[in-house]
Amino acid sequence: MACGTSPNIGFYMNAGRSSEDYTDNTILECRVCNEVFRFQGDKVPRLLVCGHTVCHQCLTRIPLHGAMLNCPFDRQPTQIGDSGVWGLKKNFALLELLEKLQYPVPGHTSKTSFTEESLAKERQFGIPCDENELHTAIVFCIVCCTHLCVECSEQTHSTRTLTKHKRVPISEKPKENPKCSFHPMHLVEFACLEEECKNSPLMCYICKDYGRHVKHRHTLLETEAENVRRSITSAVLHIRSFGEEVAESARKLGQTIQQIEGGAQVVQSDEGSNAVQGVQGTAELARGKIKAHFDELRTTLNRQEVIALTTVDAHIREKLCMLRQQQEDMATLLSQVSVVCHQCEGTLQQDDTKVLMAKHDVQMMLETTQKQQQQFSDIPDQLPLDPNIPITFTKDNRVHIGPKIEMRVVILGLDEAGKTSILFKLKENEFITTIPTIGFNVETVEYKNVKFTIWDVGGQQKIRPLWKHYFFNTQAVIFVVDSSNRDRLAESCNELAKLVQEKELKEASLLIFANKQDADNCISIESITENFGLFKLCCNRSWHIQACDVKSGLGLQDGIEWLSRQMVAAGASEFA
Ligand SMILES: Nc1nc2c(ncn2[C@@H]2O[C@H](COP(=O)(O)OP(=O)(O)OP(=O)(O)O)[C@@H](O)[C@H]2O)c(=O)[nH]1
Ligand SMILES: [Mg+2]
Repeated sequence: MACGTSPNIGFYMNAGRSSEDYTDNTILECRVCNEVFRFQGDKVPRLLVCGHTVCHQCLTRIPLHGAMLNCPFDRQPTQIGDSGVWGLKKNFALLELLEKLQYPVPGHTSKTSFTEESLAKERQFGIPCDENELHTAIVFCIVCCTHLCVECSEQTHSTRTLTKHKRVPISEKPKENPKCSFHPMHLVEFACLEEECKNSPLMCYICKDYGRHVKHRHTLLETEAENVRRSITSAVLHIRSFGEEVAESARKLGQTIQQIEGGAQVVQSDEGSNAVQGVQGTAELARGKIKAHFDELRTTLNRQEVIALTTVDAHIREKLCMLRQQQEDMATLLSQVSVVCHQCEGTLQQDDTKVLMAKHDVQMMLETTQKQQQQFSDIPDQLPLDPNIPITFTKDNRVHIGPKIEMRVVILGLDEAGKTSILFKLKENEFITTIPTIGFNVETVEYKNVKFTIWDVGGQQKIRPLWKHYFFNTQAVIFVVDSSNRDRLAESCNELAKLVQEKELKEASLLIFANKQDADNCISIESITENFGLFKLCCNRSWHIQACDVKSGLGLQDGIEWLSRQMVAAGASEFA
């Protein structure tokens, strides 16, 4: 581009931009490579002895003739010292012109103003001033490429031209590419993109054009660095959001720990003010529940113990009372016998006439005594001489004395479900003709060692409110469902749902008879189980559903067997 073109160069401070940044708007270019001169680095303009100016990079590519470098325009030689192209002077006039075109603000001064704080910050880099090594550099002149302290910066750049040199704080000094480790005379300018070179991608132009990266895909170092920066920035963003997630989880964990532990917590009142309040943690709540549960168990156990003792005491009282009564009877009998003996002996002592006269009375007495003797000889089999008091416990901690375990059962269900039919089938093994029950029927049914007292209560809607009067002391509920009547399933389920919530039936076992299984198209126990949601409805209680039909008696014994097993606690089953 020719020198006279209209100056319209964008403001820039970073000497490391790629050539794409300098379009038609730029004016000062190296005439060898047609790239714009820069304030420093490989595009800095350097003067040859003949007066021509070539960029640093192009000069490094011109082959040397001994210590001489020939000008690419007029072939005039320029002596190159030990420091090579680096030793050639920069074309400051050109650089100033370049700067002028780039910072055309009237009255602009490059004087950098610092606060005490920012001065201290720049001094931290500890770079000595290039003018006086006893001073610490604060600024970097990007035209002269020198590090300067404030005083030296003012002194060395006091002329009208130099004062316009752009000087930036040390912290903003443009980075200069390092030297190539294979060709130390040259700067690293490119990055190799081949996979095999990923561990050492840096290269100078010699590596790129003639050396180990010949024909490798490559890009400008700055471009690749920018790509890497972008990917790192996006990774950092990702990691930050990951970090936030971790922090959020940690916060929630902390919150959960606090909720478990409880203790003093800041709580906002209705008026909006904060107050410290002792909050009960879930650990404490759980402990409280356990304590309450065991307190309740202890209370129940104590109550059951009292009832059991009362039962046993009543039994003992009754037994002792009967034994004492019999003991008294024996004493009376004994005294009667001794009276008879005494009278007979007395009669024997008397004269013949008196003996004859007493004969009738004596015979009467002896007959009575013989009768008593006969009665007495029958007694030993009936005498309650067994001192043992056989005790059995059922699962509900009721005490049972003797070989039979007694169980109170109530049969409930909708009207016409077959409750009465079931009761009489169990009792008499007969399928009787029934009439709707108004009130109740009660029967005892024995099965193995269990004696069931079964209360059958009418199921018509208007008398269902009376069911509750049969709950007290009930150890099991038999709920009868008419499996042949699909239309009343929901009503039946509804009644069962109410029953399982009854407090008095909390501990009662639940046997569901799916009755009338002999009917066509009857509902299976699986369907009833699902339909009623029995697993949910009856959780925490012992329950069982049994298919049955009263006509054949199918399933009834199985149901009663299940019921008896529910009652019998470990140890009591030996009576079975
Ligand atoms: N096919 C068939 N019919 C039965 C069965 N069980 C009972 N029934 C009949 O069902 C009807 C009602 O039987 P009940 O035993 O009186 O019914 P319930 O549940 O006692 O009725 P309420 O006393 O009104 O609550 C009667 O006609 C019985 O013969 C069975 O298993 N199969
Ligand atoms: Mg009935």
